[in-house]
Amino acid sequence: MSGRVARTVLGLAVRAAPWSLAGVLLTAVLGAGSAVTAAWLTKTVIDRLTAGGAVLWPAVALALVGVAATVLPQVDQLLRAELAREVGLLSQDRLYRAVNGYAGLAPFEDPAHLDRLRLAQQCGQDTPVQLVGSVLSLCRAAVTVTGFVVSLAVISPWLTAVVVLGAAPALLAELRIARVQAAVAVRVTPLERREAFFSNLLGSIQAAKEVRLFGIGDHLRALMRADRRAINAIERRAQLRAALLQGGPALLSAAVCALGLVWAVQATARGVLSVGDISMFVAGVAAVQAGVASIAQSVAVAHRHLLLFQHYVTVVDTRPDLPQLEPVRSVPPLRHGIELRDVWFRYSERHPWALRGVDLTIPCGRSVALVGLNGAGKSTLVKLLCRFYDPTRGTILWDGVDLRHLPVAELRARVSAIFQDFMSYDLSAAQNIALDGVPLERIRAAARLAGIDDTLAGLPRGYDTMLTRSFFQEPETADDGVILSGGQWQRVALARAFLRDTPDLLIMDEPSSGLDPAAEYEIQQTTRRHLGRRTSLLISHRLNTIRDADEIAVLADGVIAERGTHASLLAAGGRYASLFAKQSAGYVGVG
Ligand SMILES: Nc1ncnc2c1ncn2[C@@H]1O[C@H](COP(=O)(O)OP(=O)(O)OP(=O)(O)O)[C@@H](O)[C@H]1O
Repeated sequence: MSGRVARTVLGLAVRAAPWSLAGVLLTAVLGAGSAVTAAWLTKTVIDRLTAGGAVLWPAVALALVGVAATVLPQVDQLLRAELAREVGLLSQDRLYRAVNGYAGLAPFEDPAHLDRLRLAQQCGQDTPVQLVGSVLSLCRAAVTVTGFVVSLAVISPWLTAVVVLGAAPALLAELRIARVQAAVAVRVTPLERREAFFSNLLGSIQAAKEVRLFGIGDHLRALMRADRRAINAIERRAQLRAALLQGGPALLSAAVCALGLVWAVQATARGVLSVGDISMFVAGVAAVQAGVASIAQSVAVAHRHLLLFQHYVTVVDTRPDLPQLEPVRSVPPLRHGIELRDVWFRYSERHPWALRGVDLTIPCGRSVALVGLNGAGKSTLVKLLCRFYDPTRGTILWDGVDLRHLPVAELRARVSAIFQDFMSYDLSAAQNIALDGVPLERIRAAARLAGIDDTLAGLPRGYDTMLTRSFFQEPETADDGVILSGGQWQRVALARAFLRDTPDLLIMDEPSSGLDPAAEYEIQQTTRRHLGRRTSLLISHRLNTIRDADEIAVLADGVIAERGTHASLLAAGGRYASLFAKQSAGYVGVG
């Protein structure tokens, strides 16, 4: 797996910014060579000075190496920043293409998956650049260390061996620390995700009313602080452990260095080494130790990032969450109808059954209404029809073909819906109805059907007005957006559903819950006209809005308990009749 992970990381860097990557590599090679060159030139200058030789060219060369050593880190920094930007862009794009590819909703309801996604977001941005950085540091350190090891070996082979071996425990310690840090990142992710949730609640308009009215801000802040404290505690423990692991090897290394220095000074005093040798020796021991420590750290950083990047690879490579059954059939226009045959469903094995054997037919060109108490499973059934989940048992048939044989995108292109929990986007009015370049005239026609065209056209910037006050229209103009009322938002959502003007199935889950009675009546008439002989599934708690449906089905205890027309169900005197009587009594009471 780690080979594949490493290939993916480097592939990302190569694809995203090949020139910056090449530049970073080149500066690394030049930088690595400069240290050892400088040390040799210094030794040459000192030796020639003490022996009375010519020093001009070595001194000029030393000066040039010094200039290069000053400029190279800055060039390197610029190139790495560019590499980071481009890699961040590409990795984010790939990650969200994968996320967008989930056909169903289950991954978004799995905390483990959401943790992995957060880790993937973080390491998608960081890992490639960090990994390239550590590989380069490693190469640079390897070149430097090799240069100095060879140079030191000329002076004293046994001392060189001791210096190199003395630094080896640091490598093992760093690898251990890398594993600890990777485990820490995994442990803190759920806490960070929850912390972000609290921070969003405290900082966003959506929750601001309730937070203030119910005075829960301090409580939320305390919960957020508790999460941060827990994160800090985990990180503190890991840091202490790392310090302990690093302490021993660092002491060993320092002791070797000190002993070596004592030996070198005595050897120079005895005339065994030259004065130039001792400068080379001091530079060499320090560089070898620093180099080996840097190699250890680079290996450790690379190791940690590879461990974490597995999460990115896992998310990007996730297999389809809703498998397509063979043979794949294309989705023809609906001709006969949609049939749910003994459909059982629960959200997971840990959840209770939401549907327990639903049999229901929605004939082509007819309108079917679904009613039932809260939690009866109506919205669940809608989600199954859109194939956001597959039935746990039983089948849903589109003109006799199991939905699992149909390409999900083709199926959804034939369905339009207004969901109970419809979205309101922090975007312009036009974008709230259609995002993908639909001509304004079509958008306005849909808005007209939903009875919201006049309102939207009358906004300060018409259909370009932002329906939010969280963002400016354009940052430079600082134009304020507008806030629509709940019912107006519902009409915008209806317009979105009406835009797909020839859906084979139109689903409306509580389309009028936020509307005033006059608007409800008007929308009802429009919808009826718009629906025409279109196949539709209508869900509403307001029974007067569905009484004209061709068939009404009552969902109770996970099954279709009653079905018929409004009149036949009233005559039967069952659940529907009882619900209707209660609602009518409410209205009579109000009157
Ligand atoms: N994503 C989910 N994960 C787990 N359980 C869920 C999920 N969505 C709904 N449920 C459960 O499934 C059952 C049916 O919910 P559903 O939303 O389908 O009811 P409903 O008939 O649409 O209710 P309402 O009239 O209140 O909108 C409920 O018990 C609910 O708690």
